[in-house]
Amino acid sequence: MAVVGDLALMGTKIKLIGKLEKRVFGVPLSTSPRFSFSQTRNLDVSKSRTAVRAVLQVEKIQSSGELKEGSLGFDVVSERELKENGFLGLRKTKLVCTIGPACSSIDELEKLAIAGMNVARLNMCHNSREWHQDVIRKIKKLNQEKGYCVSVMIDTEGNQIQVDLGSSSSVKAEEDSIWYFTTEKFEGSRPFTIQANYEGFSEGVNSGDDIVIDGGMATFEVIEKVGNGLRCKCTDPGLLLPRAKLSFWRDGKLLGRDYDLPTLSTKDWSDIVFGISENIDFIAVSFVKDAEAIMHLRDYLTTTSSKAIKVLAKIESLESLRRLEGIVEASDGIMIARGDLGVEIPLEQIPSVQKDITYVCRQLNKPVIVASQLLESMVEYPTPTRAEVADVSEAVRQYADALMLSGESAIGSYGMKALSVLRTTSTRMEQSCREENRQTLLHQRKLGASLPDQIAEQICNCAVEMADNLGVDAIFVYTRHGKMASLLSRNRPNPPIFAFTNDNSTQMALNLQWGVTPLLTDLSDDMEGNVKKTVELIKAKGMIKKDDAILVVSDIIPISTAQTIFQSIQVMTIT
Ligand SMILES: Nc1ncnc2c1ncn2[C@@H]1O[C@H](COP(=O)(O)OP(=O)(O)O)[C@@H](O)[C@H]1O
Ligand SMILES: C=C(OP(=O)(O)O)C(=O)O
Ligand SMILES: [K+]
Ligand SMILES: [Mg+2]
Repeated sequence: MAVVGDLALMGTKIKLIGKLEKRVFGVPLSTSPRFSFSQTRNLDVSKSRTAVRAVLQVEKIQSSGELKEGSLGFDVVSERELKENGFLGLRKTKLVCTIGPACSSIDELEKLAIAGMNVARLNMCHNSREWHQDVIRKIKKLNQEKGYCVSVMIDTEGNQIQVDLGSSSSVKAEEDSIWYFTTEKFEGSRPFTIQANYEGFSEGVNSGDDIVIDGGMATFEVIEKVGNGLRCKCTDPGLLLPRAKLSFWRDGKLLGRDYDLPTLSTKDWSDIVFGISENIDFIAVSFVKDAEAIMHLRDYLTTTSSKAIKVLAKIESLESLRRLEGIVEASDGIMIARGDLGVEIPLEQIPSVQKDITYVCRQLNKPVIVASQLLESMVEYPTPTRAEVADVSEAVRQYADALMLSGESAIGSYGMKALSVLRTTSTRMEQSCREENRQTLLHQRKLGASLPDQIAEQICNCAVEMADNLGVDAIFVYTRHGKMASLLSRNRPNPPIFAFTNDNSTQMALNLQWGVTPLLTDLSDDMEGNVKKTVELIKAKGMIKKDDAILVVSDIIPISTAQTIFQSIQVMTIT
């Protein structure tokens, strides 16, 4: 089954020169939307993984302008940034924008791409399937026709206990008023009655417990259980908004309860199937409780030939914090979803939890996104608060891979400005971190030799130490699946990392990785040839000049099994 996943050359037409079995290791090739087989000649291909791979890779042909002969696959934004700011001026922190009605036209999307959006996020909680499809297609069109490189992420709605307010836009609860929380379904609204969306919501709840709405918008004390429902008194007056979340507290502590609700609902699965059919790059899973849910989704992606899609776990519940390491290990990356996390843990704990999660992610080599309320005031105002700028800077200082806008870009009036604040603030803080590192070069925090592939890990640790000590201008890495590029990024080097890959899905996935500029290009088994060719191409574009120093890391696993795996570090000075 791994074969089809390995061949995920998204958007690239593949010419078959062999007579292939209809099914490769049980997976019907025709189910993969990514491949179009243009020609079949009679050459017998064995069913072995290597042979199938070889045949498909040899005859890769150009399509949709993505992989032109002798092209470097530079996206227009990185190319411009590099020309304007030089190697060290390339921004390292990646930027994710939530797309909503305020930025869904092709012009607005293009403006965001120009302003540095690396990943577009679609929150499946909102809007229709058609709307999401339209946005995804616009982004793909911009990438293909105008040379941008914006990845697409869908973010699942997730299962959680929340209220259904029917047609009401909000409900006000006064102090000491008596309310009834029920799972009974009814049309319209009834006075002092709140519908909860999950039958078992009151299981394990006792009288005297508190129901907290949206992390403190209002609080109710449970008076008694009535059937499946709860009769409650409002003890802290406030407002209930549509889809407000319920959490239960006893003696000042959250009742961390493993509900029977599956992490992925029926709607989530249907959104995932939709995302696969639209060739999205990332699935962010909401309200992850444990590693099993992530592993289950990854198994599903493998069996549907969609292994190239990366699965991100959103850390936004107490359960996910308790099982953090297992979840990080099981996923391809993490989103620190501070919005809902702030409902489950006291707000003052968020900064230290954020620091801990980013540290675990770096150790385990998984990209991490810091999300929610980074520039919340900019939903309404054209300038951020000083505190918001400090929050963004702190996330950059913690070496988060990416920062995310939510309402600021989705519904805000100043989305473009918010993105530009993220860009300038991160570039400034990155510079300051570099200066700091230079002074304390010898005392940099060491990363452990802890990952399964110790050779690759050690090569990348040493390569970055060399690159920083020598002060090289750039690091070049040649990578098929992106592993070496991510291991280099994990060390947060001063120079930028240019990751040359011949796999479109690897390129799109690396868009989330700190300090990596992913470039789609032809790669052959001849490493010297690859290096020579890419250097010449970059030189021809006027991006490197005489005496620039480049550190080259390569990890090309040859197609033919007869050859040995070739991993090396070289330093070259441009002549
Ligand atoms: N696709 C969309 N269509 C309409 N509104 C959206 C969309 N995506 C996001 N929004 C709006 O932007 C706000 C912020 O987005 P986000 O943080 O992703 O969602 P939420 O606040 O529901 O967790 C949402 O509350 C919603 O009002
Ligand atoms: C990013 C988050 O998730 P969502 O916007 O889907 O609630 C969050 O809770 O911070
Ligand atoms: K969501
Ligand atoms: Mg959330």
